[in-house]
Amino acid sequence: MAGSFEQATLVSPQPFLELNNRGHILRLYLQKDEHRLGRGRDWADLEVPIGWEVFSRKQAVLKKEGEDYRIYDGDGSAASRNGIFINQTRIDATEGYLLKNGVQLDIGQSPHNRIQLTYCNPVESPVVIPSNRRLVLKGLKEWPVQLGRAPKSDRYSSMQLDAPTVSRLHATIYPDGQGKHILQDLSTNGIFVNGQRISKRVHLEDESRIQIGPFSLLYRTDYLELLNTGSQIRLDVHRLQRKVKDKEGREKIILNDVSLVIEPGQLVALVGGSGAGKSTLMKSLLGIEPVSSGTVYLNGDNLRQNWPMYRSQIGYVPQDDIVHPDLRVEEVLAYACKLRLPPDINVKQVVDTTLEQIKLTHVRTNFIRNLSGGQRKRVSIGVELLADPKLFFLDEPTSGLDPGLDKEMMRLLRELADQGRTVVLVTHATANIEVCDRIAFMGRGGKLCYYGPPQQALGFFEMPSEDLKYFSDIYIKLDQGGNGKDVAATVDHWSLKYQQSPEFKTYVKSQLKPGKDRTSKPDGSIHTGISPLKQLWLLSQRYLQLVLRDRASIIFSLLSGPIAIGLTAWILKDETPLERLNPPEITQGPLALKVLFIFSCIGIWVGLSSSVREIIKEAAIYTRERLINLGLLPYLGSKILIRSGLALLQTLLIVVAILVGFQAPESDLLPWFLGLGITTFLTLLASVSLSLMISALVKSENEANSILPLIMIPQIILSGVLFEMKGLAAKLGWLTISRWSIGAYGTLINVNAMVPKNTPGLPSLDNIFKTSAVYEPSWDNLGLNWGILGVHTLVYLIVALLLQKRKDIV
Ligand SMILES: Nc1ncnc2c1ncn2[C@@H]1O[C@H](COP(=O)(O)OP(=O)(O)OP(=O)(O)O)[C@@H](O)[C@H]1O
Repeated sequence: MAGSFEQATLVSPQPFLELNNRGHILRLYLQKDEHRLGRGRDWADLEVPIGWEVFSRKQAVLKKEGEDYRIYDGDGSAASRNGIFINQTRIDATEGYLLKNGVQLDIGQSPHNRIQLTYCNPVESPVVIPSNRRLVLKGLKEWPVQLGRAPKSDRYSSMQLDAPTVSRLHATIYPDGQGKHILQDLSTNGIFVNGQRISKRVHLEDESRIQIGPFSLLYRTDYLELLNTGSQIRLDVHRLQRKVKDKEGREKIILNDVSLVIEPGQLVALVGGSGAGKSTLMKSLLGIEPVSSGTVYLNGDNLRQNWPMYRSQIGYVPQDDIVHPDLRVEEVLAYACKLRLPPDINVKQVVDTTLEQIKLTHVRTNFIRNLSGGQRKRVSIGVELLADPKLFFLDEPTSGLDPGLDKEMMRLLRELADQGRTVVLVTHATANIEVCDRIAFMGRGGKLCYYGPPQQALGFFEMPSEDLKYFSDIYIKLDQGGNGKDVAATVDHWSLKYQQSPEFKTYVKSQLKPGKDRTSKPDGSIHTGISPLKQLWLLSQRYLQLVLRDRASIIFSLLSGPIAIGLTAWILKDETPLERLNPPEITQGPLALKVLFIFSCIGIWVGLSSSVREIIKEAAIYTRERLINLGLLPYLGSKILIRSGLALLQTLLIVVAILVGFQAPESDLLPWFLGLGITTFLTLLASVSLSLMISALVKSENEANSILPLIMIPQIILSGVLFEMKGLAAKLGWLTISRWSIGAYGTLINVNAMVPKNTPGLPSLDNIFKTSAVYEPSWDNLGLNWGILGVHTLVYLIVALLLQKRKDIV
């Protein structure tokens, strides 16, 4: 059908070019070592039909290189009239461009008059290519136009945009009645029009650029055209500089004027000594590290300015694992799939495919904690591969791996690049560096000392031979000098040499293309990805699974309360501390308060200790998921939801233990068990929230553990039970959970009624124990204590939310 995106899986074992001239398809097979493509019958052996005027007589030369072909514009020395473009970047007549399976090029640049050229090499893997890129809107009978991963295939007015991040029916286009059209967003991951995320629907202006997942489309009033399938990502990096302040407040340059070009399908390693700025460079390329000056352009778009548009297309595996150790391999992938991809995706199918890609099908049901370091890293890579990103960053993926695993990992990355992805990694392990297409050698102070193929680096650094066994000697060469100054001079020497070298000219200067900067700021406020409620549901499910699998912790957190209560009850087995005596005895009130104090402390300790690691322990996972689409409210909500459920269970056990261990007192306001339950639950909840806040504040799990006593001590001292709180101390006491918890318990059992009256003629008992407004047995007072426990909870959660928000890096 002329207007729909039919798909064809190619079976011929021979490489070929498929030319698409507005729906007219021509397939040209490549058999010889060299071919010439053009209109000129005397010159070309691959001829195009008469009338395909976009083609020059001598349009291109193709020369076999390994299993593939390199394409040169024109006749290989003089460029053609209309040029050959990849992602709007012109291919050079002398340097050429190495074609990889599935690469799409354009002959000519005019949107009205250009021909698409797709290179297919079925030996590498079958590729699915759309047979038509243009859908004519003028005179269209069948409305609306459907765009998506799987729109109704029997319609003329549909376009299939097949990528995991695209919803089945992602968007529709319908006429506005005034000759133009309206685009309606029906998707999970959203649509960008001219770089702006749209909310629900938008009136399309002529020449609007629509971005759906990796696909770029051009809207003209008369037609809709697929410009780019996003399968080829190129980075043009212009003079990046990053300045920071050191500990003494002095300015320090950690990235110094770095320019480079990374082409589609390249595997690029960032190497260099420790502290040379590799990670800083990688994070800047990825768009998550601010730079002081310079720009990264992704396919010609300013990456940082367009981050919301590109973030779902970039895979990033940080140094720390981004997988939960207590989940099984397939569970990790399934949750990541549900959290990142549209809900209409076939989760099982995507997980199966990904497992095959990372070669871990045989361990799919294993727990992550039982995998080897290399396998764990593969799962992290798998999590990122689910969305099929075409640009992939990995921070030290081989760290901690033995030489065999290092080799396997590098091979896997090579495969990913060979499938058309652009892969950038930071690495210290250079034993298998030859699999990379380019290396960026960084010297101290963030200076680029070399960028080019790994082999040529040896010649550039004047090594005895081009044998890669000398590669690690480059590190020594770059670190020469007795002190910091001398090393800086050495690095300056090589960096300067590089700027003047033929390698710089070939691999950077001649390749570097300018990009487009935006004047308007993109609106990052519109939510992308699955709805916050769905996120809450999935995150809660995952968190519950993790909590339940941590058996020892859950058993301790459930039993420690009842055990402490049992012990207290046993010590006081001959007493009835909670029951009001008539007449009251002098020792009873203080004893009752001690017992209530223990109840409070139990609640606070159990709440604090069970949750204080919960956020910090998954910091790496949180940071990665947040970069994609994780909402703060669903994230914190899932923690508080599951922890509230647990607190309810803990409350139940504590209440039962108290009812068994202590004679129930009379309660004037509401039944003892009920008041006891509500107070205990609110105490636990406030403590859980406080510990989540601490967990969001600290930098490591150890810090979280160490800080616990510091939080507990004021709860004990300022509770008002050990000492009478006056003036500032009383005010500080308001900031503790214990003050309000004991206030509520004391109100329930009416501690004031346990104070014996002063007997005239005998010494006053006020020094020993006297009534207090804190325990006034009224609904108002009980409500106040409970209310303030609620306020504590709320404040801690809000602060936790703000602390998490502060961690946002983009
Ligand atoms: N935000 C920052 N503020 C101050 N200094 C920083 C900051 N980020 C990085 N640095 C410093 O910049 C230098 C480069 O850091 P970077 O982590 O990029 O190096 P690296 O080459 O990746 O090192 P390694 O191989 O040890 O991981 C280091 O000296 C580091 O301490």
